[in-house]
Amino acid sequence: MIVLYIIRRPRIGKNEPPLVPYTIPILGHTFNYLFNIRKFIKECKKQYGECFSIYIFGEVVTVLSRDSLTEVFKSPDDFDFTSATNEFFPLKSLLPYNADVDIKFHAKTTREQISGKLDTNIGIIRKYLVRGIDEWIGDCNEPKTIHSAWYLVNRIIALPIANILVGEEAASHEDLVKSLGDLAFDLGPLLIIPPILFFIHKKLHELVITLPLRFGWNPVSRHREVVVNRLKPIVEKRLKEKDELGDNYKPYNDLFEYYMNRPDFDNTKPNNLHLHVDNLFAITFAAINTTSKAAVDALYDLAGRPEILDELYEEALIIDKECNGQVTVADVQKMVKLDSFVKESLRHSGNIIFLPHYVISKGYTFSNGLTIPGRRKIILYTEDMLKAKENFGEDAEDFKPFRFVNTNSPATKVDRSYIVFGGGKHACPGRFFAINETKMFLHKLILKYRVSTKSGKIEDKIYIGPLTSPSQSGIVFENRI
Ligand code: HEM
Repeated sequence: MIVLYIIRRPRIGKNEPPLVPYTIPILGHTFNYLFNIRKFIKECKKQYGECFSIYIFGEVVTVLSRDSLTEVFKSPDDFDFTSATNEFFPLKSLLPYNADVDIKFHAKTTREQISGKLDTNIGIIRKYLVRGIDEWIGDCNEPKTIHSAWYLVNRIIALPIANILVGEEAASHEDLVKSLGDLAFDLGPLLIIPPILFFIHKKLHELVITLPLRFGWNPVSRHREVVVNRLKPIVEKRLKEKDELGDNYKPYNDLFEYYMNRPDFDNTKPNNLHLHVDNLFAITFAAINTTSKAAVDALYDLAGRPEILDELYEEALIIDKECNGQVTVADVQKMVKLDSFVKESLRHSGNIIFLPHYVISKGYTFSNGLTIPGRRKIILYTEDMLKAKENFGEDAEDFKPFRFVNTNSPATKVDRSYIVFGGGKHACPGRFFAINETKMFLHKLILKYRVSTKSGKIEDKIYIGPLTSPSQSGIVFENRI
């Protein structure tokens, strides 16, 4: 303990943000971080200002609010998100076949092949959301209560995404869709293991959580097996068609076809299919759980506020009549009240501090004059920005569903204050897809059901350290007459 105390003792340089004092050596602020984060961080900011450092899991982490937070997004050469997340979540060990693939590849693919093809794919999104809702929520002539709705919403949201990623033929296999949908849920436990071993050495945490992987246990393996087995015959069929039809071959409109047309696709090489399936998993991981969380949070927000349901229903009815149920991207854009509601729901996602980054340059000096050294971990006080009165008005703390109507500020628009999709060069390229799917899901749901919470109250989210998970209480679905 003494050796640990000496080697892990925080050293704060000149002109750095202040280190919040703590009483228990080694442990520092870890307890507050895990169990009392909202109050703790709020008080730290009040006392120590915009930027301050806390001591958690054996390291100094600098917390940035408002203006300094914005500088992180503007300086991608100084701050890196991927290396900070890999520390908790060793995606490279979980997806070993594409370990060399850069995040830039997935960002470009998302931008061009997923968000960029919304107009073409909106019909698929519509068709499979309706199918998922009919199949898994179904007829609610008698009120039906669903608890822990995230899992169910995740299944529904995964269905159109699977169809867009691998095409309708492959996605007709239930086990494949289930594997893509379950992937992030199965990896979730790895994410919430507190990095206790960071107290000794950072690498030790990674070593221990990847130990089972070294002995052959990998939560991704069984999903990979399902997806490879389902895709293999489809790849062979497409290659045969290409061979036979030559220039007359009509490419399929899914992401896997895009992978198949890349120079690194070579079905004769061992494990080449595995590489592309791992690429698919990386996109799946970024796309499905995030979108389903946005959708289920919005669903709980809606169910707890019956007064807004009728207003959204009126809007949905008008648009539905205009397009006869065949909603296009232009129709989704017309859902301005729903857009504002989804944006407000995302603003209230409740994460307190989020998006850790490492300083990857030699050091960084903020415009307020404070300096942080290279290799320092920073974390963004996102709640502070998303609830700032300067940006959202005196009632910034309140949930006002139609706050953004007539403000020319759609849910997809990333700006200085609305940072749920990050910001700058690395702002989420999948946000156009995610918002369109979430809105389409809620639109179809509002037309079909009355929803309410079983308790009749607005349900609180569950906190896991500084991050939230959707409520697990019951939601009641009832057919509209
Ligand atoms: C509501 C749903 C979503 C939320 C809240 C969300 C949030 C985020 C955030 C906060 C980042 C980090 C941004 C930064 O570093 O500044 C990010 C990055 C990313 N997201 Fe999303 N995301 C969502 C949906 C999606 C979807 C549907 C896809 C793919 C289809 C996707 C693909 C990506 C990719 C590839 C990156 C990395 C971008 C880069 O590093 O350049 N996301 N997302």
